[in-house]
Amino acid sequence: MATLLAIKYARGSLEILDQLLLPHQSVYIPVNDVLTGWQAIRSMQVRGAPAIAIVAALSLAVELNNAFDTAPATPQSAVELIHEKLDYLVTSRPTAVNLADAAGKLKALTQNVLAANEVTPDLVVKAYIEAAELMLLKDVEDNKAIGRHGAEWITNAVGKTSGIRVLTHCNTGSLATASYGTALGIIRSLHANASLDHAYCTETRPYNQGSRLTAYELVYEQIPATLITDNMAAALMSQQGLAAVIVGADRVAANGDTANKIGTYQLAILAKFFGVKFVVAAPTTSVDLYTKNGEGIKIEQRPGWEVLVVSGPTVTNNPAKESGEVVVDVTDIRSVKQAANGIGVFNPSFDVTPAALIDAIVTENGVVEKNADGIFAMEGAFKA
Ligand SMILES: CSC[C@@H](O)[C@@H](O)C(=O)COP(=O)(O)O
Repeated sequence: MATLLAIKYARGSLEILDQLLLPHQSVYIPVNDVLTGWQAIRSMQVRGAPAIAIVAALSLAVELNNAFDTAPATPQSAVELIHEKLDYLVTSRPTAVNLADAAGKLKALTQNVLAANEVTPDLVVKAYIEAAELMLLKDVEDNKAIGRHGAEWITNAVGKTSGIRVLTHCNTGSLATASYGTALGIIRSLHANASLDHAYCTETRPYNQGSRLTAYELVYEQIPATLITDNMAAALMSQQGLAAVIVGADRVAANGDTANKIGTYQLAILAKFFGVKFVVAAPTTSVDLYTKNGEGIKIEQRPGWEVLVVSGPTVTNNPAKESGEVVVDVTDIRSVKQAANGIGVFNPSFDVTPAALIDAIVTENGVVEKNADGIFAMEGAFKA
C-alpha cells in the first residue's frame, strides 16, 4: 500500500497535500517560492514540526532552483539572500524548534561554502539545495529508527509483546513528517511487530488534527483504532488498560520539558494518575539544548475562530500577500459556528508537559530516560 505523503518533491518542484481539506479531499498544491511556503505553514496547510521545517527549507530550494534570471551576482550576495529568506521562514510559526534548527544548519552550511576556494553564486545555491534535499531523506530514516526504539522500549517497559493498547494525541504520522511519523511511527512499529492490540486517538480540539488526520492515517494503514473526544481520556484510561500514551513534540527543552499540541499536558497528568507510561517521540531536530526548561518555550497563540467553529475556516482564494496576511473564508461550508456570540477565547496552540510527568523521550538515536536524580539529560539524545 502506498504511504500517505504530505510532501512531494523533485528538484525544482514541491507540492504539499493541503491538510485543511483532509479528510474530505486529497489535493496537492504547488509551493514554488518562500512566500507561498510561509503562508502554507502559517495557515496550517502543512503542519507538524518536522514537516514544517522540511517544507520551509524546500520552498527556498525550489525558489532558488527556478530563479535562473535573478541569480545573485556574488557568492556573498547569494549567502545573504539565503539567510534573509530563511530568517523570514522562521517567523511563520514560533513553537516547533525544527524550523529554526533547519534554518540555523542551512545558514551555517552556506556560510562555510563561502570559505571554500573558487566559490561561485551557483555553488552556494547548489550546496543549499542539496542540503535541503538531504533533510527530507534523513527525516524518513530518523522516523523509522524512532519507531523501532519506541516499540522496543514500550514492550520491555510493560513486559508484553502483544495485546498492547496505546493512546496518541494530535497528528504525528506521515502527514506531520517527511513520512512514517514519530509517535505514530512507534504505533506503526508496534502494529508491524504484532504487539499492538488497539490504538486510540484524541480528536485534538480545536484544530482536530486527531480526527481529521491521525484517524485518516490509522484507517488508511488498517491499524485497529478508535477515536475519542479529548474529554474522554480519563474514562478510557480507567477502563481500557492502556500500556502507554505516545505523543510527539514541537520542542524538547534541555531538561526534558516538552512543548506539544495543547492537551498533551492533561494527558500526562492522567497517565501519571493511572500508572500509564508517558512517552514522547521526536527527532533530535526537536530537541533544543539552548532552552533550559519549559519556561523558555514560546507558545503560539492561534486565532479565536479556531475555537468558535468546528473544523475551521478553510483558506480559499488565498494569493500569497507580501504582508503575510492569511485570508480565511469564514463562510465556508465546513465552518460551523458553535459558540455564543461575544464569548472570549483562549487558544494556545501548545502546552508544556513537565519532564517529571514523562517516562521516556525517544529519538532516532535511542531512548533517553531520567537519571538516578530523576532528571533527563537531553544532551544524551545526540549520542547514537
Ligand atoms: C511529528 S509532529 C509533533 C508535533 O508537531 C505535533 O504533535 C503537533 O503538536 C503539531 O501541531 P500543529 O499545530 O498541527 O503543527
